[in-house]
Amino acid sequence: MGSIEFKGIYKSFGDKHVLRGVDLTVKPGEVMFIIGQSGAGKSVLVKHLVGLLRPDRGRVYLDGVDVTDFTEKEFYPIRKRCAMVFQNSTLFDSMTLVENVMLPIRKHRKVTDEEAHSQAMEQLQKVGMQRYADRYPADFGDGMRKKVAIARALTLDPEYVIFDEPTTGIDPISAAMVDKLIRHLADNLGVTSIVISHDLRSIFGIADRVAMLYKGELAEDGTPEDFKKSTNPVVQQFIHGRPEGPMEEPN
Ligand SMILES: Nc1ncnc2c1ncn2[C@@H]1O[C@H](COP(=O)(O)OP(=O)(O)OP(=O)(O)O)[C@@H](O)[C@H]1O
Repeated sequence: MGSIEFKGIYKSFGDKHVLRGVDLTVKPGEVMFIIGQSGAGKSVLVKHLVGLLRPDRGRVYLDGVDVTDFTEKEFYPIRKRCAMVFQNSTLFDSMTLVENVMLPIRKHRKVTDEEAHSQAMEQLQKVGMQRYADRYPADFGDGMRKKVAIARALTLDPEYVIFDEPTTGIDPISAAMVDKLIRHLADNLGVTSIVISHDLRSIFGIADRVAMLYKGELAEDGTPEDFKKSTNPVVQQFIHGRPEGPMEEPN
């Protein structure tokens, strides 16, 4: 239960070859970080999981099932099992925080409003936002809004969660809280996660494994310890944040 497998994924947009044969397996309950420069294709890769993008070549397996050629309709249940928290996951400004979190519950679960409210409050509590339930998104900064977007993504008890830069642009305490939540989902609920991140503190704090994308391929795939010890100059440049090295400025 809960594995993810990308096999030989190629994806181009016009003459831009973003992915050139990516093989990556994520085991059930694992927290896999995907790192790489801006524009390396991290978001493009994970969008293949839920059919938001289709590969030019290669296969995608979820829980051992080949979903590559699934129709849009066949992807609906997959999207319930696999939640995505995008970089700019937006909340509805006209709704309170708890109303935002209630949305997927109302849509997918046949429960009373009272029950939906109580389930949404439980999710808000997980991210430490329950006391602000009746306030509006505009009252908060990016960090707190991100936590609510995460709470909303978790409402349907997904087996997989994809986090796209969950700690970018948020304060260190909120970031640590998000990290703790990701680890909690894996360790206590068996959730399989992919986390796209540039945040070295998160990577070395909570990752089980790390995969680095470079020039459309995996430059390295291993534990955080493997990354520290890696002699690959691209890996070393990234984890030490050095301006000089084989990686150029992203275009
Ligand atoms: N739908 C699309 N149409 C055309 N080009 C796209 C599309 N989606 C992504 N790209 C291009 O693919 C490349 C990889 O984008 P992607 O968003 O995966 O980068 P990333 O590694 O997630 O970077 P970042 O860290 O900046 O989020 C970029 O050059 C982007 O412009």
